[in-house]
Amino acid sequence: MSKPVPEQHLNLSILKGGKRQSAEHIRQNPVKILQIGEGNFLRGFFDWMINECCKQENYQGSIAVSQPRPSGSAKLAKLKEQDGLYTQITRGLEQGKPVERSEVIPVISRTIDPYTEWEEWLSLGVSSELQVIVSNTTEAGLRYHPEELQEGIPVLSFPGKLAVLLYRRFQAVAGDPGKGLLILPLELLERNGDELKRLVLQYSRDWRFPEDFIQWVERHNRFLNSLVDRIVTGYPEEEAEAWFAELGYRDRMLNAAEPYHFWAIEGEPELDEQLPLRKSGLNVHWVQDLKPYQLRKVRILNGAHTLMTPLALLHGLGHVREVMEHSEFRAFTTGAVEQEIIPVMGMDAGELLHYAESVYERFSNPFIRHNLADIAMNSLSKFRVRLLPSLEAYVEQGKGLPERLVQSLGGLLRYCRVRETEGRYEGTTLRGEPYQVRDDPALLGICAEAWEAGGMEERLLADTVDRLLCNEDLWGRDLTLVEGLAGKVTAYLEELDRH
Ligand SMILES: NC(=O)c1ccc[n+]([C@@H]2O[C@H](COP(=O)([O-])OP(=O)(O)OC[C@H]3O[C@@H](n4cnc5c(N)ncnc54)[C@H](O)[C@@H]3O)[C@@H](O)[C@H]2O)c1
Ligand SMILES: O=P(O)(O)OC[C@@H](O)[C@@H](O)[C@H](O)[C@H](O)CO
Repeated sequence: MSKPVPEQHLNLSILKGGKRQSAEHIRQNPVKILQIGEGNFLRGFFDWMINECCKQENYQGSIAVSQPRPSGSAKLAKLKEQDGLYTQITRGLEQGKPVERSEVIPVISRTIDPYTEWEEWLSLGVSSELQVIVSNTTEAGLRYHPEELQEGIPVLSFPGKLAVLLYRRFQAVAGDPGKGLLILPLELLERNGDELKRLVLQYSRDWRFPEDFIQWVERHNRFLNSLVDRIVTGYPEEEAEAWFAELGYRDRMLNAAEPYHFWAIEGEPELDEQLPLRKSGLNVHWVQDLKPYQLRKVRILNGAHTLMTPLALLHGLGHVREVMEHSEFRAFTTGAVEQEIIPVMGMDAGELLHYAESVYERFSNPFIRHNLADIAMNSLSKFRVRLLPSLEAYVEQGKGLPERLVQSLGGLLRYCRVRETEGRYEGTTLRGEPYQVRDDPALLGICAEAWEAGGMEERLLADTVDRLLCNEDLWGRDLTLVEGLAGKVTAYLEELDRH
């Protein structure tokens, strides 16, 4: 007989015995880390790691979490209701053997909304216990949006908020060189640390913060570049009730991830003292040059995701494992990786192939459901960063046009055959089922306009493809200049809709 689904929600009071004691013990640690981002990834990766350090008594600190934009307040409120607790499920294959673990993560001792508690948020930055700032605000969060600084009014952007917080700290410590912070942005962006620092300095100059503050930021705060890797699929919608029955409580912040985790950070092993991640047995590496790790992951793992997603969704598939279990889609994905992506990367092909095989295994993880609809978010900019460089390198190396990458570009254009209604952009699958496309509205507007101009008609398809491929806002260059590309994409699109 299946277990009844409980009514009670996770919070400190429902934990019993040793679990309660250990959670209280960790939550009482001083706040040494300020986390900007309440998303699934940070909770399934960084917070889980800090918990590993705390459990092994290697770390005596806790985390204050705040959301990077006003719309994140609902999730933050849920965390607060649960005393910062949530359950992390880890499921997948470890050395070929299935593992499934769940544990309550108690490292978040405080939640703080910068949009309603601006002064309290800033005062966290002044705390002498604070050592680290960590963030993941997606690529969209690490951008410059000029704004005015007004006394008592919260700053909207994350880098802008950080600039004000650092300025407060600088004033409070009177520029003490020893009181700088370790700043670790985890956004999937090349040289993320350098980029965040650049943005903080840009806001500081806009707001005319003094030069000695700028020097203090430059010299005495460390913005580290790093690359993260773990598939965190978030709240397991379809299995949540079964999990609640198993756990004996309901958890609005339930989070699922694979066992695999990898973090390469550009920095020196001495930083272990502030973040004892390696000492706690985590797969974390201090490296001198991040580039090879970045290239390997973004081109192969993220590239494969971006490659398969629009086409698989158009064909009615729902998640990554389904793609890997579909013989044609699997062959399409592995063929693209092995014949069109790896050969043009200019790195050890054997090592890359080994990595690719581990990625296929992770994609086939029988225990997790990685929704293609989630991966599809911002597909246009992802294609530009994750796949276009492979396509261009293939052409530049005189190999002709890479068949599968071209098809995936065609699939993306077809996926973005959208119409706008009340700010929502909708497309239809090959079977005519509607779906919503979540991407930069400016880019989707370009797509909608181009398809609209062609009247969505097949005879005007070549013009539509030209109009889309020549748009530099979409691709950063005019892709109609790549010989034969527009023709091949058009032919593929005709074939796609015919079948
Ligand atoms: N989930 C994964 O498997 C995984 C793995 C590695 C890296 N990542 C990276 O982490 C990012 C977040 O993934 P997630 O799974 O936590 O997603 P999520 O939707 O759970 O969280 C997204 C976070 O980013 C914030 N955010 C979104 N748009 C923003 C904007 N315009 N400005 C400021 N903040 C914004 C949200 O408030 C939230 O805190 C992804 O973009 C990806 O690059 C994710
Ligand atoms: O998270 P995104 O939306 O940038 O990209 C989707 C996936 O490719 C990504 O989440 C991977 O699963 C992750 O990067 C693995 O470490």
